[in-house]
Amino acid sequence: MKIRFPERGRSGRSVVTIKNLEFGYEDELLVNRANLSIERGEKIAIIGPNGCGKSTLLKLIMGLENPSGGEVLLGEHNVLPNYFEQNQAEALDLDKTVLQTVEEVAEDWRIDDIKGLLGRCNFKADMLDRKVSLLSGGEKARLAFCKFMVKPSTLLVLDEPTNHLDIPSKEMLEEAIREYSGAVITVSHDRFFIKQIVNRVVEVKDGHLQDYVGDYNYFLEKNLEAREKELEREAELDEKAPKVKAKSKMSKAEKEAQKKQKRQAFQAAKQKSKGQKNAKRWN
Ligand SMILES: Nc1ncnc2c1ncn2[C@@H]1O[C@H](COP(=O)(O)OP(=O)(O)OP(=O)(O)O)[C@@H](O)[C@H]1O
Repeated sequence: MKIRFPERGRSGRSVVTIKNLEFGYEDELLVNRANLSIERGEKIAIIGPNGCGKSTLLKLIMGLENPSGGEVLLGEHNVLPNYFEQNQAEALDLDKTVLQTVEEVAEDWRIDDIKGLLGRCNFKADMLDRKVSLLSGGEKARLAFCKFMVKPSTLLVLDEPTNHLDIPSKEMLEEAIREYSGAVITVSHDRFFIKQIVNRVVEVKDGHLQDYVGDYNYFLEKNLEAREKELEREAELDEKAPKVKAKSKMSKAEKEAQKKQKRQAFQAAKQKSKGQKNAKRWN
């Protein structure tokens, strides 16, 4: 069974326009005269360090925070956002059952398809009539995700959607996003997920939005600092679990960057040992 995000027609070409946007909490300026235009069909990852304002940017796009300067405009034609918040699970109605929770938002879905979706997210048949109040934290998160999957839209706004998902559900989400013809804006720390789905990367840096019109590998090619961080992260992963990432799964750019880093490390070590030898000679 293929799971798709239900699309409600097609939006106009212009989906989101951010103009000279300014916003901050208390005296911390998070967004500083930022500009960005998002069009139908674009799949964008918003990335940047913890606390730089990625979730806040999504809230501004959704109109849940008011800019202190500039504006965020949704396109005029049929822009219907479907927003997946980080704390979505907390907003579930505890008195409803698992099946009722999804059924009430799934306008065009057959009941068997809803059950199929819930099954794919690990809700076995005997759980469908269970009250939400009895679910574990992880189950609530997966249920919130199913509720999100069935809602019709032309724009998906996702904040860390892969948290709490197992690998089959993540793959289902990736496939559904690839097939979606509307626009997608996602914040995610899951590099693998981002690599699978995005065709544009926007980096939040010192309140500005740096635009990379290409996929995640393009972003790494263009951004030396990010590439170095990525290599450090990979080295850490390799140390913890040496076989987590097979070399064959690396992109050409990643392999080249890794080779370059090894060369540099080798040269640095050589210089250091030369320096030590010289120091010995002088002493
Ligand atoms: N309602 C609020 N009131 C005051 N400060 C807030 C509020 N919401 C967020 N912040 C602060 O604003 C900053 C940006 O938060 P935000 O959640 O947008 O960052 P983020 O880039 O999404 O972070 P992460 O990657 O850790 O999820 C943080 O320092 C956060 O503590």
